[in-house]
Amino acid sequence: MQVIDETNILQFDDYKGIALGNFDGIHLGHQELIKRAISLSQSHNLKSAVFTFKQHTLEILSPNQKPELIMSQQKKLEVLKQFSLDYGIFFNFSREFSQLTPEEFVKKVLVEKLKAKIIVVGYNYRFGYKALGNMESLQKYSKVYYFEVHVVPPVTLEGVVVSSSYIRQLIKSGEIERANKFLGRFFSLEGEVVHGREVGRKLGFPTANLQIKDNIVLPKTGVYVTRVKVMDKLYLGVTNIGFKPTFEGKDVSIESYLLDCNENLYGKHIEVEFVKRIRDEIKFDSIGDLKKQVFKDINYAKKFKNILQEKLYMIK
Ligand SMILES: Cc1cc2nc3c(=O)[nH]c(=O)nc-3n(C[C@H](O)[C@H](O)[C@H](O)COP(=O)(O)O)c2cc1C
Ligand SMILES: Nc1ncnc2c1ncn2[C@@H]1O[C@H](COP(=O)(O)OP(=O)(O)OP(=O)(O)O)[C@@H](O)[C@H]1O
Repeated sequence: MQVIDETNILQFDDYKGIALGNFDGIHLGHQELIKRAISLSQSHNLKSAVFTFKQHTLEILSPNQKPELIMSQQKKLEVLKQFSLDYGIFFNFSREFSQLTPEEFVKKVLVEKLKAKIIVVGYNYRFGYKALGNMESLQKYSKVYYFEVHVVPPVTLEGVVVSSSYIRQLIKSGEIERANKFLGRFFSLEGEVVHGREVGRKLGFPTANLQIKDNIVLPKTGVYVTRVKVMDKLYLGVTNIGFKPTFEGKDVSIESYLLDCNENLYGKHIEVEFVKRIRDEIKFDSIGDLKKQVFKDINYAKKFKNILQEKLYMIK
């Protein structure tokens, strides 16, 4: 997949079949749209593409209610690369861009800049100034500017329409297994390992403290079974997200104990994939009790050894 933006778009002037959207999470609904764009493009001899923005549209339109995201831009790119797309198109969504009327967006961006011959969107896609464009207007412009529109009906799972907002709620409420099911992948947080108080080491379970740069939604506080990626290695982990009430902590920390790991992780980039929520955080009366419980958590996590082999990609 080649990455296109405003700076190099002129180099890619072939006709394209393009899926449109924010694609936060690249969940099962998004995956359906992407696969559809690929198969339609192949059968029409077009290049296949996904068009999205570098920022979530709400970050610019209403910064006060900008959503915490399911994935960083970097992760989105990594997941998109798993598909056999020809292009990933990432434009800047500015205030100026948001002023484009639906027809201007179709004409200037989709048709003239991107050379769209097929557009694939979901059942609820809206676009252009104040989101005034919808399926009907897109169909109308397709006749004026000579392209085809394909609308993907709602993808549902267990009777619920898959959506980024629903998945964010699941993550926030700790329903991580359900979130993963709707994503078709493990939800993950990534960042650099930074120094903590180094108390864990003395207790017998050194922990990697994760520092996150992006505005990603955090799972409900508590203890989780995780799978931790360090470069190309995978470890089973137990991760605590929370305030460490036993120590009256004031800030949220995300710390993982990695089973069977002797690496020095400080300064390394790790990805923590959330597999299952084990329990709430507890304020223990003694450090001994905390230690006992953490070793129980570690033993519990051992049951999940098989996830080290699992890919959990429903893509392709
Ligand atoms: C699997 C796991 C479970 C934890 N559960 C709790 C808990 O229930 N209550 C609590 O106060 N702290 C909990 N912690 C946080 C520990 O108190 C913390 O890791 C330890 O104090 C080391 O902190 P440090 O990294 O700041 O040195 C947990 C940590 C891990 C890794
Ligand atoms: N469940 C779904 N079935 C079919 N198409 C979908 C589904 N979810 C999203 N889409 C489509 O995918 C594209 C990207 O949509 P968008 O990123 O806004 O996703 P969303 O999950 O609906 O987000 P949100 O929950 O924040 O509204 C749009 O064309 C949208 O219509």
